[in-house]
Amino acid sequence: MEVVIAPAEELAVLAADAIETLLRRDPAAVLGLATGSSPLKVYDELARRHEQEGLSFARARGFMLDEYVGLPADHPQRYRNVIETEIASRVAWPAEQVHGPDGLAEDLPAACAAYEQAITDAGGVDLQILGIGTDGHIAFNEPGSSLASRTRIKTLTRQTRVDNARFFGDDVDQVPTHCLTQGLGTIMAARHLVLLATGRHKAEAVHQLVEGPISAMWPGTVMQLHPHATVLVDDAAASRLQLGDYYRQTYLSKPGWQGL
Ligand SMILES: N[C@@H]1[C@@H](O)[C@H](O)[C@@H](COP(=O)(O)O)O[C@@H]1O
Repeated sequence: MEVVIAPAEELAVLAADAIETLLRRDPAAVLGLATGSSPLKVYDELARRHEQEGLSFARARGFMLDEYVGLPADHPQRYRNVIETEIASRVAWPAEQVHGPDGLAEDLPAACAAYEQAITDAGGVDLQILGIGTDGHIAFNEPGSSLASRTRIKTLTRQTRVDNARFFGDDVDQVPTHCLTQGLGTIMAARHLVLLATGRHKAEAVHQLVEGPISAMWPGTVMQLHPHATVLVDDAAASRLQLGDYYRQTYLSKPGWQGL
């Protein structure tokens, strides 16, 4: 696991560099897309590169991590719409190449199975962008999630609903109670995991993720088992890392050509 501690703007550039390198090598690469505030600066940077430097998403494929159950198709907080607004529409990404679990399906388990199949049929995810919840969840895999789980329906914790109430007019009752989410096993099958976290409120989750024992109680810790996982954090999110100085030193002495 590589840990990079840097200002948020620099982290966004690093993540965008990794995505750009991938897309230049394989224009039809498969990207895993996260919602939440953590990846927004990365999406801004990708939109800038699309506009100013011709970075193309015309052949790229995208798979979202998760989706709320039951939000109306036109709800602005439906993750499919968030991804459309924050990244897809800004880089002229053809809508039929961006996929998400169907939180409005009548048969939700069948929709989850179909989603897993679609990821497999696409050849798997090349690079998965991730954020982390204050309770350590990745995607919507709440504490207690099976470390081998696949896409399925989950119940959101009270903490996650409180955290996400800011997107619903600060009214926690408006936040859906259920979601569909890629499982931890699904996420672990991606070839490169790139997690972003900023702010002191993420410090404990980041400490557990990087340095804690692997446990379903901190679902992100499963990433310690991934052969290519990158954790991009700012000073505040890194403030509880026991080996912070070592990660800083390691990154400073890393050759520039190496990339993430
Ligand atoms: N389902 C999303 C996650 O994919 C996200 O990583 C996390 C952190 O969100 P934020 O980046 O806004 O802190 O919580 C949300 O509930």
